[in-house]
Amino acid sequence: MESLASSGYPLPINSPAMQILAAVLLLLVLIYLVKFIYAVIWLPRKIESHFKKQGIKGPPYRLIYGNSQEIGQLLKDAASKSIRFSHDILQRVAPHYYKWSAMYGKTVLFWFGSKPRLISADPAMIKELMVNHSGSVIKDAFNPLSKLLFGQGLVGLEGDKWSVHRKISSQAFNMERVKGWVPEIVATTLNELNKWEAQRGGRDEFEIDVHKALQNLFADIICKAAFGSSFEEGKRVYELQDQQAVLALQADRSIFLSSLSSDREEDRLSVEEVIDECKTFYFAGKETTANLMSWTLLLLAKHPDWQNRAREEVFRVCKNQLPNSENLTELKTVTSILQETLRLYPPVVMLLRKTAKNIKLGKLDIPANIEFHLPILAVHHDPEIWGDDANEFNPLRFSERRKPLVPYFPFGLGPRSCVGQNLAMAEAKIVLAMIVQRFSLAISPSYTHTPIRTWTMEPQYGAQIILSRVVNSS
Ligand code: HEM
Repeated sequence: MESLASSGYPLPINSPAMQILAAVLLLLVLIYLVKFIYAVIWLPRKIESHFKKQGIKGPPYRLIYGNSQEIGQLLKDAASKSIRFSHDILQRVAPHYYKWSAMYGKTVLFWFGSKPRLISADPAMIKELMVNHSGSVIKDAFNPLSKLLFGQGLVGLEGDKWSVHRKISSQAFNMERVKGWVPEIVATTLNELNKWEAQRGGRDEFEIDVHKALQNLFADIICKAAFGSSFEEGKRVYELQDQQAVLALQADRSIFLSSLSSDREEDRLSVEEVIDECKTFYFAGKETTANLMSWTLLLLAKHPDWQNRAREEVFRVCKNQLPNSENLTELKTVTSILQETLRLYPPVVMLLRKTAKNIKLGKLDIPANIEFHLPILAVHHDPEIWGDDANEFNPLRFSERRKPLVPYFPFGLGPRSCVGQNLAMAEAKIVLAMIVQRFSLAISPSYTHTPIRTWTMEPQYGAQIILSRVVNSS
């Protein structure tokens, strides 16, 4: 005989089948509820108390949102105001850390949703985390958006794959190779400065937003080095998926790409891997270096005494000629100026790490899955490390050989430190030398001091500088 259910009639509410269904549903809801309470209430309380016992405190955990709403509000408020042009910028760039470190100390526990984060400007803790080779501290899983921008290159790789890519990339960026790129860097910079000269159009002085102009210049330089092509051509390597392989193969003439290939089978990257590394170098290399140069020009415009010292050195070392690779080590004042700029305005403001297992850090017990935020900016501005004049621009700090520069790490520390550091410093020295050789710099009245952290730290509304032509009387 046909059952009620199969005949299309609903089951009676008290039938055994309906009762089983209701019981299963109730069980599922209960399991979900228990999991929710465990993850959102019990675990955060347990972690909070675990750290409190070890002397680490922070803003109280708020259900579901953690402290993300407060961070959002603090960042929004900070970004809405400009500040006077001093170098005391922590409050604007990392207002949450500025507020909490004053209340809870150098290491603070806070919550992103129900996920615990430790933010620490303690140099000893940072050093231990960054030089940890045991695999118990990792870079956090790359978010999918970053993957699109960076590709699956060095920045986001872990384990054996990272080791192979790192070894090959380190060879590609060693100092001897970088010296070989100097003529290309000089030619690209000259091309850009000729555009500035054309913009001057015979006037004694003119205003330019150097921030915008430098983004294009450094994109061009990295494209020439990485793709062996111009900015416009190079952009297509990551824009046009279909043509990636073809363009990458065309780019075989690039000095950089040829150094990525190896005679040893195990050290060879596939075409796709080379493309990913090109994307990585493009994104990791252009904005960071362009921002370093924007801040350097702003600082020299603000500190004419240092601008004059830099210019005198450049004329002494390079005469009236274009810089060459031999000049790189001779430009000592220029180097100190760049180092001091990287201290006060590090393009990478914060590093991220995550514990993969329970670890011991000094005396602290740190559970697995704790994300660390390591604010380079806060360490670089700490008066306990740099003295009472920590917020002053003083390149003399770098003029003598210092003791181990652990509290100074604009390029990171340990095995994951910046692989493009030699290239970045060479580019910056050449571009700075060529600019001060031609132009004198002054801050424009339209400039507002608004450092902000996006991918990197940049001037929120540009870097408007008044340029006038330098005539070398020597
Ligand atoms: C002033 C310019 C630059 C600054 C301040 C800078 C800063 C940094 C920092 C702080 C890290 C470490 C990130 C971490 O530990 O999580 C890093 C890594 C990296 N940088 Fe740079 N960088 C600069 C220029 C460049 C250039 C020019 C390139 C390449 C052309 C480059 C490529 C990379 C790559 C591939 C990594 C990842 C290395 C790895 O994980 O093994 N950077 N950079």
